[in-house]
Amino acid sequence: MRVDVVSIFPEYFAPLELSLIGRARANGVLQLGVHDLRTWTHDVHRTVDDTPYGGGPGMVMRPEPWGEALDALTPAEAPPPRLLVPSPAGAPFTQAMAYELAAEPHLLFACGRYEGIDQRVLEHAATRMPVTEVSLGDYVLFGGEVAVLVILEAVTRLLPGVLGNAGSLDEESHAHGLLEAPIYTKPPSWRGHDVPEVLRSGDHGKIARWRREEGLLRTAARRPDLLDALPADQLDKRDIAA
Ligand SMILES: COC(=O)COc1cccc(COC(=O)c2cn[nH]c2)c1
Repeated sequence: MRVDVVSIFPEYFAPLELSLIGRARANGVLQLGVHDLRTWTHDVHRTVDDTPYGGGPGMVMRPEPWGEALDALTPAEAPPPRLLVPSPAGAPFTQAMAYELAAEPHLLFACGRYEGIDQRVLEHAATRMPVTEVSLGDYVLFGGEVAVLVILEAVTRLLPGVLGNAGSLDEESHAHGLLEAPIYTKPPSWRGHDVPEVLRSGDHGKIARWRREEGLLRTAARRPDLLDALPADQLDKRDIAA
């Protein structure tokens, strides 16, 4: 997968050299390009923002540098990238979207700053490529950079060969639309707290049932909204003890 990121703070992406994402790049699973938006400014002050039409606080990111940046990063001969713009006004980012993005050959991230990017940039881009404004949650950040780090981590870990034990993908929270059960390791007793007997029983059927039950109970207690989103056949409400 190729990923390009455009930002006025490209140094935000230095951490991507580290940890698993670093390994994904090393083994070629991920090709990452980070670009400074000011590359596509031509004035001596390398201006990327201006005052908002209609008045109001703050500044807006000018369309011209973004237009040239997206042109430069959308190769004419290859299939167009998918443009992702982190935004408080975006569609919720979910594990389902992470899987969707992990299947894309080329992602192009635009990091907004100030009050945001001139809307015409997205309108024009949408004539050439799929454009998705994506929200990480109902709060406001200074810019899209941190959101891109989160999205890239959620997506990269789904790519083949990035996670050591691929099995760990299908039991984690949100893998089946539920929260995962509590997990334990040695010692069997710690500060008076014991590991649930069933997990040490060796009865794998019983353990799987216990984990599903615990996952359902946790989901009902902490995220009832996820229960409502489950396909009916996946959940018999009677599964959850009253
Ligand atoms: C068209 O889209 C834009 O112009 C985006 O512009 C901005 C402006 C300020 C901050 C951000 C970063 O995203 C968030 O704050 C965010 C994402 N998820 N939850 C909060 C983006």
